Amino acid sequence: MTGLSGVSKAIDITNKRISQYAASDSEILIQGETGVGKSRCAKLIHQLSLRSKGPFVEINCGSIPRSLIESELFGHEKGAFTGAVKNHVGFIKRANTGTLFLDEIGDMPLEVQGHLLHFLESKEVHSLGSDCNDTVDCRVIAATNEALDALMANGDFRQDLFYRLNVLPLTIPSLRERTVDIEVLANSFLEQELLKSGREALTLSDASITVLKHHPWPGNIRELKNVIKRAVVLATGSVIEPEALGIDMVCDFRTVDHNQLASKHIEKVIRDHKYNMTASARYLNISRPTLYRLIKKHKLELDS
Ligand SMILES: Nc1ncnc2c1ncn2[C@@H]1O[C@H](COP(=O)(O)OP(=O)(O)OP(=O)(O)O)[C@@H](O)[C@H]1O
Repeated sequence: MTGLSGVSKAIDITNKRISQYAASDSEILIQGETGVGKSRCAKLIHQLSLRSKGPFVEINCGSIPRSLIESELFGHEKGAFTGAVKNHVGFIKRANTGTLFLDEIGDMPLEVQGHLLHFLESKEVHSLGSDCNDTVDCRVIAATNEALDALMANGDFRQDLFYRLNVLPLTIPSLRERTVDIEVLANSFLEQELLKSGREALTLSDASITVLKHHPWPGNIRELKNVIKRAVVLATGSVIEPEALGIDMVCDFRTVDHNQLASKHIEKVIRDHKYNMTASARYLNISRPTLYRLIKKHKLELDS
């Protein structure tokens, strides 16, 4: 991995930040919608940093039961609580000499936030049931897809911890904010899938690229990757047409700039609907007069 893939200005700026932050050892707070690549970015910073030979330890604060998160992070001694049948080395200690990545930091319970803040200030870890502290040398990178401002306003996230983590802030833009990257990413995922599946060459049709560019991508890059995986399975022939993408084109076409609607796609929809203009317009979620206007504008020759 050399940087986040993409050709947009936004990703260029993000990649520059990644290199600058990798050269430092301060805490980083990565913000961005789900699936934009926050974990990937954290790994990348670790790999580019002086800590790359140390471990990269990832913990998703949202997927560990709240009652266990403290002992998972800080560790515990045998007998520290009911069920602690043996000593447990916590994630923080395991990250010694490397990077600790705290994903979904907004889900961390308040009392554990206090202990984390203490660790960041002192670099000392006190495992549950132990009578001594251990010093741990690790860099902390945290990530969230929640608006921490709102959590702080509600008293669910400590302001002092926010400032302690937000030394180096990084916001990864959503795919909607960098549509020029969609085609590049889609083709790169397609190449990877073809290599994995051993399928013969497949390309995305212009109409499919138009559909991809206009989809709102609530699941961002993760969603795009899965759409391409599905298309490789569903495509018949050597070209991926919009139907194989399996995304809800009906609602996307409402927001599409009709100037950019691929004429080939309109033609195909009309052919698929046996030249029934009412059904084709309904499928595209546009009115019949709009469909006729598009046919005229794109000079489509429809010989039924
Ligand atoms: N720039 C990129 N190039 C290629 N693949 C990417 C890129 N960014 C993200 N991905 C892929 O997209 C998927 C989601 O990325 P990742 O898990 O890093 O997102 P996230 O923002 O941490 O998601 P969440 O908020 O759900 O934790 C992964 O499979 C990752 O490999």
